Amino acid sequence: MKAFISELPKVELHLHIEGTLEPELMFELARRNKVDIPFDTPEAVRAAYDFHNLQSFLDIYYQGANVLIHEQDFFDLTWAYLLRCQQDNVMHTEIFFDPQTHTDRGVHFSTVVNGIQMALSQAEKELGISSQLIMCFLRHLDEDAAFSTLEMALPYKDKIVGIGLDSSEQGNPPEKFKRVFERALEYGFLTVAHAGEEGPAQNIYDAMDMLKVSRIDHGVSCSQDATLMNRLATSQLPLTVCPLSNTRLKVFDSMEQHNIAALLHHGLCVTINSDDPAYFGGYMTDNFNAVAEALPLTRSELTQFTLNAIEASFINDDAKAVMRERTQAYLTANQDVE
Ligand code: HPA
Ligand SMILES: [Zn+2]
Repeated sequence: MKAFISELPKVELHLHIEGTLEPELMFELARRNKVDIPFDTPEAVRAAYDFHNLQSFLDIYYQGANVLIHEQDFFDLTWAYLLRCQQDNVMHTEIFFDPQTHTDRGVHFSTVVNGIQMALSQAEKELGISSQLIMCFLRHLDEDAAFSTLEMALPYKDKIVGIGLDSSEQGNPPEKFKRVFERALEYGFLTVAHAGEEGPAQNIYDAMDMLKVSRIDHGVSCSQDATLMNRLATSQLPLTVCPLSNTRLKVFDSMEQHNIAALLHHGLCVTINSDDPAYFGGYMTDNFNAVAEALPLTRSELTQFTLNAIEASFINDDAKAVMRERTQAYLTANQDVE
């Protein structure tokens, strides 16, 4: 199965670019930018990644982002991720970035977007990997901060396809951002939101009904509510599930207990994604492998995760058709052997 997964075409829809900062690059940028970090070696950084929930991860994750200062840093970060995409046969990726993590430290919005965007353009030309950019609001910050971040994005509207919502779900429900998402929709942005990661199924309903999302990020708590499961199956509103993230942050005790196979079997449009691969120990192929090792899924079912992600992506129908054909041809050539 490993060889099949390695070559399987993939589409990533839930990836925080700040979460691709590998300890080695963190060290190099800390040295280059003369930023102090409280670790002596990349191995010591990795040893500190012992998370027990979302918040314990976020505290370390925001600290790590302090080494990102110049446009070149954002370019280097994004380019390193895109090279991993190439290795993992990722055809298309939709990338989150958290401007507030940077603008609150005095880094200009344009520095962040331009650095990331230069790497995305280069990847399209040199690696044949297409991409989109989604700007997230940090939900632990207030509504006013989200409104001013939205205004900052307007000059870059041609580079940003959608608006998302991340950071601490508990205590920061979708309702807090209802008005700013309304404004974003008026401006013509698509919307997505993290919901039902650590929070209840109600947050998924509220993300759909109040924030008018086109996809739910995570969404695994939907299985607490049979009515919601049926609504998601009927509407085919996609869930961007992140298996290794969920086990590292103890949303599930083990991969064997993950509900991703159950969601797929119930007919939901579920996808596999890496979230913050440098922190959770795996990129796209690693996530597929972890799922396939723990749960009884066939080659066609694993391929369905890619087909779902193609439908759930924010690209045009022609590009979707090309990716669908490539993926189906791969499955046909490498069908399940009984
Ligand atoms: O999994 C996540 N959840 C919420 N916020 C995040 N920011 C990066 N990763 C995550
Ligand atoms: Zn996430």
